[in-house]
Amino acid sequence: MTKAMHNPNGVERRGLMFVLSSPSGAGKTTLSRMLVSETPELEMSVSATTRPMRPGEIEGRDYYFVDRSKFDAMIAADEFLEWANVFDNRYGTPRAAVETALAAGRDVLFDIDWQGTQQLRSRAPNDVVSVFILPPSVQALEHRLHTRAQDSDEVIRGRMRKAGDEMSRFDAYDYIVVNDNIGMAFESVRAILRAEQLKRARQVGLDAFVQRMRLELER
Ligand SMILES: Nc1nc2c(ncn2[C@@H]2O[C@H](COP(=O)(O)OP(=O)(O)O)[C@@H](O)[C@H]2O)c(=O)[nH]1
Ligand SMILES: Nc1ncnc2c1ncn2[C@@H]1O[C@H](COP(=O)(O)OP(=O)(O)O)[C@@H](O)[C@H]1O
Repeated sequence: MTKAMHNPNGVERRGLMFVLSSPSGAGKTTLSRMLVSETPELEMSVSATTRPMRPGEIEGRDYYFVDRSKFDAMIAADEFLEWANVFDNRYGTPRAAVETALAAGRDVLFDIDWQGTQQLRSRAPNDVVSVFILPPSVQALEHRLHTRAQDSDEVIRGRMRKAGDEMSRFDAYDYIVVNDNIGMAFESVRAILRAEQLKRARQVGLDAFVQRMRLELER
């Protein structure tokens, strides 16, 4: 699915699909923004959703906000790479932007739930790297949902009720990061991305790279 890109070290490699999931409020949006701003070759996949826009959210940056009939038309037109029902709303990853980014040799970051992660993994098992973010405690999770101050008390209660079920999905992920101190959590996520970029199987240009040096040595 992915084409090769050049690493700064000159070796071509395949782009990867980097997935961050967590129960609502554990910090995946914060970590995603930090990662994208510090990683030039990483592009965020912007999902479509039927949920209402929160204060401070921007159309096309945070989500494409669509109504249910538009969303269902996109499903019918096979415009989603994956989609799922989450908290009584629909969320989906538009296919075109992801395919364009990967074809241009960039890595793509996904903030999607466990159902979407499963769908991506079954489509591209070798290209998906998944990270699950856990909160340090239930108390911290609730506090974060309140301090974000973007959802009603009723919505927050609903998300807390579902947090246990969401958390139990950790065992389908490659890596688990507990987001207690944000700086440390960010360093962990960044280290995972870097290590995965350097996996031998992704560095498809290694043979050519080493061959060039061998020829030079033989001259
Ligand atoms: N499967 C899938 N899940 C998504 C997508 N976009 C967002 N989600 C998930 O939907 C859930 C709710 O997201 P959101 O309403 O932004 O709430 P938040 O998690 O509190 O920021 C989160 O678990 C997201 O990871 C998508 O395109 N596909
Ligand atoms: N390590 C952390 N310590 C304290 N607050 C945090 C931490 N990580 C995130 N937050 C805050 O918690 C709230 C929820 O984080 P957010 O990234 O929106 O979570 P999610 O996208 O997983 O729902 C936000 O107000 C964010 O600033």
